[in-house]
Parts: sequence; C-alpha cells; structure tokens
Amino acid sequence: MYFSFETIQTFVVGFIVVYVIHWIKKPRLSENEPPMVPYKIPIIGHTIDFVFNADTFFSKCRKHYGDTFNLYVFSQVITIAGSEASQEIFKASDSFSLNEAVKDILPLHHVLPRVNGFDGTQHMAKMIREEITGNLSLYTGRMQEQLVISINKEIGDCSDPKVITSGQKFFSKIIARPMANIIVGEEISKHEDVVNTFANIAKGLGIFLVLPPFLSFIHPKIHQQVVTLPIRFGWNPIRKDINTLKNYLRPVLEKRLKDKEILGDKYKPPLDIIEFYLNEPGYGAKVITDEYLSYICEVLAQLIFGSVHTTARHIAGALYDFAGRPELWDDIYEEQAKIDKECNGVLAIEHVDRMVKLDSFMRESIRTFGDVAGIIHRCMEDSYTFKNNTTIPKDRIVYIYLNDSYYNKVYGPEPRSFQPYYGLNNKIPATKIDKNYYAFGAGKHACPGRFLAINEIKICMHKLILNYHIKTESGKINEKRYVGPFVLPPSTGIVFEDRKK
Ligand code: HEM
Repeated sequence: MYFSFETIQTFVVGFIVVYVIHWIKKPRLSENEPPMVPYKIPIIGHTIDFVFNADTFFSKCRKHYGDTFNLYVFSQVITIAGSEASQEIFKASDSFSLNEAVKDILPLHHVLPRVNGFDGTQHMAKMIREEITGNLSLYTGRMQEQLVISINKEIGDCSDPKVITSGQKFFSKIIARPMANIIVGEEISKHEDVVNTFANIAKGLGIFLVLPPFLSFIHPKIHQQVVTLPIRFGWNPIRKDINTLKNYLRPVLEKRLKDKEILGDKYKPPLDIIEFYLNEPGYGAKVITDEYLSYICEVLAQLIFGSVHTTARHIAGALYDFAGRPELWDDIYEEQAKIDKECNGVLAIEHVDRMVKLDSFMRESIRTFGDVAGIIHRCMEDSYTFKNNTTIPKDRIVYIYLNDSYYNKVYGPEPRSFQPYYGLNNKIPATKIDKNYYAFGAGKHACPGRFLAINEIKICMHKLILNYHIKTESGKINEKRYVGPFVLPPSTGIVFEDRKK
C-alpha cells in the first residue's frame, strides 16, 4: 500500500492535535475526590453513556463506586451525589448553589438582564409562601374556573373519541390560564394573547435546554458564548411576549395607583401577584414608566418559567400514567365522582384535600416520572468534604442522583414498580419532601410552589377524569423519553371520550 508524503503528514499532524487536546483536557482531580469511573475514549469520556444510557449507566456506577462518584462528561468532571450525599447538599445551602450551576446551561441572565436570570428567587420564594400558599383557599375557586375554560377550549366535546398528542406543549396551554389569572389578575388574564404569552414564555426560555453542549468539549464557556450569540446581537426569544404583557399591564397598573390615591384606606386590593409587587419595597412604583414595566415583566417571566413548565410537565406525566393503567380507572373515578357530588361541582380547598387517592397517585407519578439525575448544584466553597470523606473542589457541578432516592428499598423489593397508593398507605402527601422523594428539592430552597402545583394538578386531573374516559392510543403504558438524564413526557396519542352523564 502506498501513502503519499501529504497523507502521512496529515496523519502525524492530526495525531499531534488530538494528543495535545487530550493532554490539555485530561481531567485533573484534586486530592481525595470521589472515585472517577474509568473510561475508554479520551476527551469523550462518559459523554455517550451520559447522553444515551444514563439510567442503566448510573445504576452500574452506583453499585461499583458507592454513593458519590465522578464522571467525565462534555469535557468536564461532574460529581454524581447519591441519596446520602444529596441530603448533605440540600442541608449545606450556603456551600452549594442551584442558580449558579444552572447559569451554564440556561444563560437566562442574557435574556432577563434586569433581574440577572434567576437571581432574586429567595424573595420570590417568600412571596410564594405568603401570597400564594397562604391564600390557596382563595385561589382554588378561580383555578377551577380557569382550568374548566382551558379544558373546554383545548379538549372540548369528545362525543366522538378525540386523540391528543404533544403532552408537554398541550398542557402548557392548559396550565397557562390559571397561572395567568393568579399572577396578572382576573382582568388581564381574560385576554387570549395574555394566556398565550404564559405558555410561550415557558417554551421560549426552555429553548436553551434543547441544545446539547457539544462545544463544551473545547471549553464550557464556549458553549455559553455561542448559544447566547444571537441574544447578544439583539434577538430575544420572549421579546414579543414581554411586549404583550407590558401593553396589557400599563393601563391596569396605572388605574390601580390612581384608585389607591383617590380611595386611600377604602381601596380594595385585588388578589393577584402584580398587586403584591406594586406594593413591595424594591419592586413597586409610584409612576408606571416603560423601564418599570420592563423590569416587572422580567420578574414575572422568572415566575412563569418556574411554574408553568414544571407543572405542565407533571400533569402530562400523570395523564399518561393514568391513561395507560386501566386497573386504576374505576377506583380513582369513584373518588372524584363522590367529591363532585359532595361539592356540587364547585371545589373548595377542603374538597381538593379529600382527593387522597388522586394525591397518592400523583405522588407516585412524580416519583416514577423523575429525572435520572438533576437539580444540579455548584460547589461555592473552596472545597467541600462529604461525610464519606471524599472532597470536591470549588465550582464542581454536582448532579443529585434522583433515581437513587426514588428507587430506594423503602419502596419494597420492586421499587421501580408503579405503586399508586404508596403515599395513601403511608400517609405521605404528594407535597411532602423526604430523602426518598426529592422531586421538589429539599432544605432551605425546597420548592415553595409545590402546594400550588399539586393543587392545580389535582383539580385538573379531577375535572378530566370526571368528564372523559381517558386511555392511551396504543392501549399500553407509554415509555418515557430521555434527553441525557432528563425525562420528557411521551408525545404519543391520548384518547379522550365523553363519559355518559
Ligand atoms: C410540579 C411542579 C414543580 C416542580 C416539580 C418543582 C420543582 C422544583 C425544584 C426541584 C426546585 C429546586 C429546589 C432546591 O433547590 O432544593 C424548585 C425551586 C423553586 N420553585 Fe418549583 N417546582 C414546581 C412548581 C413550582 C411552581 C408552581 C412555582 C411557583 C408558583 C415554583 C417556584 C419555585 C421557586 C421560586 C423556586 C426557588 C426556591 C428557592 O431558591 O428558594 N415551582 N422547584
């Protein structure tokens, strides 16, 4: 075989380039780190297993290397924290930050510059606890009305069976309406284009999550620089939605300020989140300027993204779980029919609390529909030593290995089986966080919106189950889809057919 001089030269140069990249990118570990799982292909490391096979791969690593181990993914060393180390991370809230970790993959500080991405979630958490969870009984009736409007509009008459696909997208539209009602108030949320902005903002900001960070093979910052390039040249995925919100908010906020001035103590503040912000030091205004509207819309966009995307995902997951399990249909329907009779079709919070089978089903759906690993955190200390004596350095990204807590032996010999009444039998509501159920995180930063989310999902499922026979088009339990370790609802068909009344 003959090789020209140019071919040999190309091979040699190629070899040197790969060798140099490999040498530069070789993972450098500090002292006493969690064990690094060995890998075969330099530079690529564990990326292929991480992207295509996370569930099985993590499970094998957990068995061989214990509660904490390191992987080399997209040219970065990451630490996977099993259920023991996860508990420590959630407790050590000053040493780890979710927001600082998320910035790398979701650079929202470029899209929401006035609120610097997800900064300010501490204040938002306080607002949710006081204004939303504290007033949940007052919001329940409104949520119900809005969900019924959404269901009638998006699903409607199914005297002939109707097939609906695209789980997450479809439910974002359903959940956007009650969320708009709570956040921007009864008056503005009547407008269909405002409801659409709520669904669009959740989708528009999620766009960054779709792009696999291939450029991180060169350097993580390069991925961030490239994905944000269009934004730095003036494009904004949610500009149209922010402008729509600003247009509707301006006259309403101006009228509220004027009414307050005229009526003084007799002013009756509407119950919604924009009213809260209007009066909140640091968030309120005496005059509604364009800059104020831009700022407050960014605050609202943070809240919309955090609430609509997650809630829609779990309604979709629950509906697919229900539709694929005929053995549960009668039992769960009977509970809904009984409560519907008791409340004469108008739910108050105590009726929602009495949906104990539905609540338990929801908990199980959330448990078995969780990401393999997620709720990433960045180590903010110079180093952090776990109780198992392994140490990680500053800036290390740690993934909470969620399946390690979800598929734990407390759930019996077959923890991966679907156990709809586990919560009911063990008196654990869907909102209760414990070390075997980290769907809402834990500790100081545990999700403050979970009470609203579970209430909303239960009301939505209650109405759907009362109105329709619901089954999967395939007649089987649909498989979850994965993007790396993150799970997505199936996008297969669900068949709705009117129940005979
Ligand atoms: C099923 C739906 C939801 C899920 C699965 C979910 C999940 C989570 C998770 C895993 C965290 C991180 C917790 C941690 O760091 O320990 C979180 C935080 C947060 N969630 Fe939710 N969430 C949901 C619904 C909502 C809703 C409806 C709202 C708003 C009304 C909301 C607002 C927030 C906020 C503001 C934080 C940040 C809390 C802080 O930093 O202190 N979430 N959520």
